Amino acid sequence: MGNPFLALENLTKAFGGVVAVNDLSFAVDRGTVTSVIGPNGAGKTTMFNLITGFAVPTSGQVRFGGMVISGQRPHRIAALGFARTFQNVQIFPEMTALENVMVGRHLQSEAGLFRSFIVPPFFRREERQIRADAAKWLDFAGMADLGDVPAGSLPLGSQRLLEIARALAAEPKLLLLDEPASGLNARETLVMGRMIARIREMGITVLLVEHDMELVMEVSDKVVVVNFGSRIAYGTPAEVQLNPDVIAAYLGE
Ligand SMILES: Nc1ncnc2c1ncn2[C@@H]1O[C@H](COP(=O)(O)OP(=O)(O)OP(=O)(O)O)[C@@H](O)[C@H]1O
Repeated sequence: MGNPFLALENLTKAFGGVVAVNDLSFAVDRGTVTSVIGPNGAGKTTMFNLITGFAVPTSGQVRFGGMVISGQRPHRIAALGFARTFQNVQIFPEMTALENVMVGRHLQSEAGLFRSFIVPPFFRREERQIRADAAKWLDFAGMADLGDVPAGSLPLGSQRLLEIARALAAEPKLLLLDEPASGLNARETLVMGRMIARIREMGITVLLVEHDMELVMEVSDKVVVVNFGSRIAYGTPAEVQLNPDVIAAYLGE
C-alpha cells in the first residue's frame, strides 16, 4: 500500500467550547483533486490552517508521505512543497501581475525573497530566469498579455488566477485552494475549473475547499463532506451526490 500522499488522522481542533474540526480523517492520493465541501462554519478554513501549520491540532495529526507534519511552523510546511491561496485574495495590488508571480518564484529560488530586494549583479542572471519562469506561469493562467498591469486593477477572476499562478511558481507538490471561485461570475468560474483541471494534468495534487457545487463535481476525483467539523461523507462526486446524509445535511432543502 505505502504511505498516502497526505492523510488527516482523527484531526481535532477546539476553540474553547467550539469544536471547529472534530475527529476528521481522510486521505488524499497523489495527483488527484480532493474537494472539501460543507456549510459555512463547518470547519474548512480551520482544516486548511491545521494542514498548513497556521493552527496546531488539539488532537490527531496530519501526515505527509507518512511523516507527521502537524504542529510544525508554516514555513517548514511550505518548504515541503505546500502552496495555498486564501479566501480573500492576497496579492500585492501596486505590483504588476508579472511581479506578483515573480514573488512566488523568489520564494523557492536560491536568492530568496529577502535578497531579491538588493539584487547584486551575480544574481541578475537568476533574476532573468525568475522573470522568464514567472512569465510562463502567467501564460499558464491565460494572462500572458497582462504582465505589466498593476494587479490591483485586474478583475477579481483574474486576481484569483494570478494568486494561483504565484502559488504554482513555487512548484508545489500540494496546492491548497480556499474557495477559488468565491465572488466569480459564471464565465470566470468556468475558467477557474479549466485551470484546476490543467493543474491536475501537470501531476500537482490539489486540495480544494469550494462552495460552488457544479465546479466541485466537475473537477474532483474525491469529495469529502463535513458538517460541524465532522466528516459525514466521502467518495466520488457521484457517490457523494447520492448519499442521503449529504442530501439531508447539505444539498437538501
Ligand atoms: N480562532 C477561532 N476562535 C474561536 N472560534 C473559531 C476560530 N476559528 C474558527 N472558529 C469557529 O470554528 C467553526 C469553524 O470555522 P471555520 O472558519 O473553520 O469554518 P468554515 O467551514 O471555513 O466556514 P466558512 O466557509 O464560512 O469560511 C466556526 O464555528 C467558527 O466560529
